[in-house]
Amino acid sequence: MQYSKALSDPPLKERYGAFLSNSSNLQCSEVMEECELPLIDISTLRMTDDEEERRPCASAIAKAATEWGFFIVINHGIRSELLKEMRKEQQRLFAKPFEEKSSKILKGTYSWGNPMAKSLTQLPWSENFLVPLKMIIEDQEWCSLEFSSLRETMEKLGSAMTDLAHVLARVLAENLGFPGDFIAEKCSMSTNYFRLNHYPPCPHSLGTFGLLPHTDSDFLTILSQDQVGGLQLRKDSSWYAVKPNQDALIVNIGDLFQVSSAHKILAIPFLFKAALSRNYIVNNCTRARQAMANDISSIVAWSNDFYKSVEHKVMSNSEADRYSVAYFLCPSMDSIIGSCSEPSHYKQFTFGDFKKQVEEDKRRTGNKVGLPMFRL
Ligand SMILES: C=C1C[C@]23C[C@@]1(O)CC[C@H]2[C@@]12CC[C@H](O)[C@@](C)(C(=O)O1)[C@H]2[C@@H]3C(=O)O
Ligand SMILES: O=C(O)CCC(=O)C(=O)O
Ligand SMILES: [Fe+2]
Repeated sequence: MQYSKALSDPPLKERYGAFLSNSSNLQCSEVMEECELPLIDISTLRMTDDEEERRPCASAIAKAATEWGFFIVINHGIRSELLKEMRKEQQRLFAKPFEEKSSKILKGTYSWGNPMAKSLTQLPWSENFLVPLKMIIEDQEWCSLEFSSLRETMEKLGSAMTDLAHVLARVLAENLGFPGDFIAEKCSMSTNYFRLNHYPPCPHSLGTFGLLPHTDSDFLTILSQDQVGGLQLRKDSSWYAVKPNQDALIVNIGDLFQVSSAHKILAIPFLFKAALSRNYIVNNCTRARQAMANDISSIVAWSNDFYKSVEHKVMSNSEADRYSVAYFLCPSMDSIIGSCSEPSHYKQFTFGDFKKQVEEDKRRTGNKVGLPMFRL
């Protein structure tokens, strides 16, 4: 059954219309420059364990995670039919009446707008389901016959995304000197999440957010988006638009990988630059050892959060509905998040501590503060 958009979209206009009519709330919307994100073909990573063969691709990933915190992967192994099937199921889900979405379907996972918003700058013009994969594979009570195909598709995609996330996490972990299965052991299919996002058109889209600027609270995120566009990321204090590409997947580093890659080491910046430009796999621990071995007296203290958990946002538009699916690689709540070498920039914490802190930040300030709360 087809419902009208008035019945299915959340009542954003009714609830927040006053923000829109107050034009002083509108932020200026500049013409956005598009960025050329690193485009990485990861077929060799999926096909071989041979270190030599894997190295060019592994280096490209480490470089992108360091410089951009974002990259695009192709030949990722997830069938485009499966991504299309997910998009269809997602559209069918969001087309259900608002009342049903907010109280009956995938209970406890639906949210829209921001109950704390006091102005347009705090309002995401969107609705989403944040679904623990555990709920998809273990708890099937929520699933009536009507949603069995949604459940099946999410299970298939969840399993494929978990495999892909583990392939990427292995490279990123090894590059920091961790064992390759270090992250996969903390993050199983049942600790991860999907967020199904829907951005309805916003009548006054000039400068309105679809999703507020944020970093992701996970190790890494894999994003499948449609052709509409609107995603932007921050690099060196400017915002850049990410070109939509339906077949490719966008990967971004989350807060937890930023912490794992935090270190204060003795190294020489020019050595590091040279290593990067020669496309070496950059391994912090190796670099530290190399600096020591060279026994250069002019060693300078150099500190960094190696991989970047980069702020990103979605801008709304006035014409088209936009859909995206984000897969979040998260560990179990008791997993300890620590850095690859000591001394770290961060206190040690569990993912459960982090979640509690984020929830408290949101209650207190209406926004996530996140990692700065854990910095030493
Ligand atoms: C521990 C948590 C934080 C999170 C909600 C959750 O219970 C599990 C997923 C987390 C995540 C990861 C990606 C995004 O940053 C986020 C906003 C989201 O939608 O899911 C966060 C949640 C959060 O920070 O509140
Ligand atoms: O919809 C998008 O393009 C981005 C979604 C996102 O950043 C998220 O769900 O965390
Ligand atoms: Fe995000």
